[in-house]
Amino acid sequence: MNTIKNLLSPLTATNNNPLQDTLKLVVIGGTMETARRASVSAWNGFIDSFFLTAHFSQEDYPYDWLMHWLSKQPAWGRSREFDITTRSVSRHGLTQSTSGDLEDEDEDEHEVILGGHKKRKVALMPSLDTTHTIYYRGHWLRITRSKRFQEYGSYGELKISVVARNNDIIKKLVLEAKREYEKDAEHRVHIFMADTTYGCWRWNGARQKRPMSSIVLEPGVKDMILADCKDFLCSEDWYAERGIPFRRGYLLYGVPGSGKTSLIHSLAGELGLDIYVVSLSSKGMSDNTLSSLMGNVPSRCILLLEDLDAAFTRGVSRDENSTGAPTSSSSSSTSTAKNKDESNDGSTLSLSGLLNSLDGVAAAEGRLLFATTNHIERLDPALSRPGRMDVWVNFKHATKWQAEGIFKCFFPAKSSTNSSSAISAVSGKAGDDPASQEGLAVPKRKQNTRAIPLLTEEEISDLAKRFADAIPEDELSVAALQGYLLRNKTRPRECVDEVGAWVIQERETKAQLKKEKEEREAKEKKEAEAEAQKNSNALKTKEETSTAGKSKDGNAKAEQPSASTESCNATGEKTTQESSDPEAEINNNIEADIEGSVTSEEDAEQAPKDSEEASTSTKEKWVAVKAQPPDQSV
Ligand SMILES: Nc1ncnc2c1ncn2[C@@H]1O[C@H](COP(=O)(O)OP(=O)(O)OP(=O)(O)O)[C@@H](O)[C@H]1O
Repeated sequence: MNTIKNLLSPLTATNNNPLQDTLKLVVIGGTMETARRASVSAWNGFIDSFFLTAHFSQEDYPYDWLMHWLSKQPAWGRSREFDITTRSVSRHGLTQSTSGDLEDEDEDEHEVILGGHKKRKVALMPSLDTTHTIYYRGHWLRITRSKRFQEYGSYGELKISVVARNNDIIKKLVLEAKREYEKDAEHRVHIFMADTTYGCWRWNGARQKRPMSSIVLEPGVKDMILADCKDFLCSEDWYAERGIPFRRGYLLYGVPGSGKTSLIHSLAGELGLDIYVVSLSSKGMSDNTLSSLMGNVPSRCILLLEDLDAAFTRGVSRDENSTGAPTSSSSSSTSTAKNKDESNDGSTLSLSGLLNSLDGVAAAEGRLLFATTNHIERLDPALSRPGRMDVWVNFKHATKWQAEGIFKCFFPAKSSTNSSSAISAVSGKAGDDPASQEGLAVPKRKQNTRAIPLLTEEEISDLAKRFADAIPEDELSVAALQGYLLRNKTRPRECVDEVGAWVIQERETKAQLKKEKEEREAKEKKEAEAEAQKNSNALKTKEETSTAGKSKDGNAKAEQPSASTESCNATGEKTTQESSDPEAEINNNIEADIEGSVTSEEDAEQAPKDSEEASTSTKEKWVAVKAQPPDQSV
């Protein structure tokens, strides 16, 4: 006691110096605070030494699995500090379903529709940076949700701490969360979009799976593609043994609204794969960006290059290594303006960059590449050769067979109304479910079928036949037929009676649009010519003025630039003509390619690298398919 007194005496002894007293207080206060902090951190360190801590970043899948798992835990929903949200908590699009939802008691849990509008669901979400304790398999888990800020955005993070001897409990938790997530996500396809600014993938939403039966193509085509995809996905060893890159490409080409994109979504659902979408013509796309995107594609997925031809008319710049694919004639006239655009939006993707990204060393293995285009003639042969695009499928306007099929899809017969072939289009609900917007998806939800007459199978068959008879072969797109049927979704009989008039109306509209387009193009051409003439005249006048007053020799020399300007124009015209010639040539090549695999092998012989891949792939047959019955496909 005396010792302590002695120690503190210099501090406690009273003296009359106020400065000394203040100093004493500062020293005492500082010492006590330091001691407090040291003891707290020692205690935390002691406690933490018993805890195992796992971190889960939103950038990776386990975060989603755990958020999904947590959303089902009653304790998570009972949090005393929470945010209220109408947003989905994770990629699977499920909000807290068990304890956290705010629901009216008289509302159906899944079908919340008022006056045709889907009512938003509201969920409770534990606030950021608060810790929650959940009991799991004999352990108390301490869970904290936080946000991490990076230079290119913010990411959610989960921290789970548990007192345990080893990490078995965390492993069990993650596996259980994964199983539950996959079970619930079974009916959805996840879409990821390329973010060209940061060269990474961004989750874009989960779509309801679209059944293959809702895609109406000529018999055999869907089955052929599905079988080919399945065969590829289970042939990894086969490819490895032969040293062939484990990749497969599908080129879906043809008229707009014929089901190319829909088929890909449907296949993704059937195969249980996510879709990674990249638009080559998007702003900021460069060789490096594309390469890093391709390097980050997971091994099992569908990689979708949409509107491949758009890359050639806008985003992809031709380079010296290019095989010389043509630009479209329409694009050639405006190429200067487009080049300007390219430089402005930072799109510096070259063809060699694109090819390298698709099958260079960094390209992902095991992915199914799907490319769609409305203008196959604009594609570079190097891009569409076997090895890059192994299967070609031509999508045409609707045939009578397709018209009959799509009619039956829209109006299921009495006996099958409750079966899985019932169609959401008839439910009359619009909303944020993209599958329902597609018109043909089959959600397992309550259907509002009150207004739709239920017809017998015979009557539906009869109506479908009459409908198909009225549809001209290969003239209207399936999307157009779908639009007409959607407008008549509650009037199957009238829909058939009126289809003839609709076809006439469609023809008239098409003719009108064509006429307007031609007139517009002619006007634009005229204006461009007038502008060119004006520029050329102005240049001539300028040159003549500048040379006026010079010597005869000088005048003679001065005329030369004018002549050379004309020759420039002439060359320009010639160049334009030349650039359209290869297009025709390539058209022919591609046509020949489509006709049979023999031509493709000949092509492959010309390109040594190509032939290596093509010749070794006896199994990897190049199927050139027109969307026709299988007996007509090569
Ligand atoms: N063969 C088809 N079977 C069923 N539905 C189809 C078919 N073709 C088109 N549709 C419908 O038409 C709409 C447009 O189809 P989709 O987007 O798949 O066409 P696309 O060929 O990809 O068009 P684009 O070339 O313009 O991208 C979708 O709502 C789809 O349901």
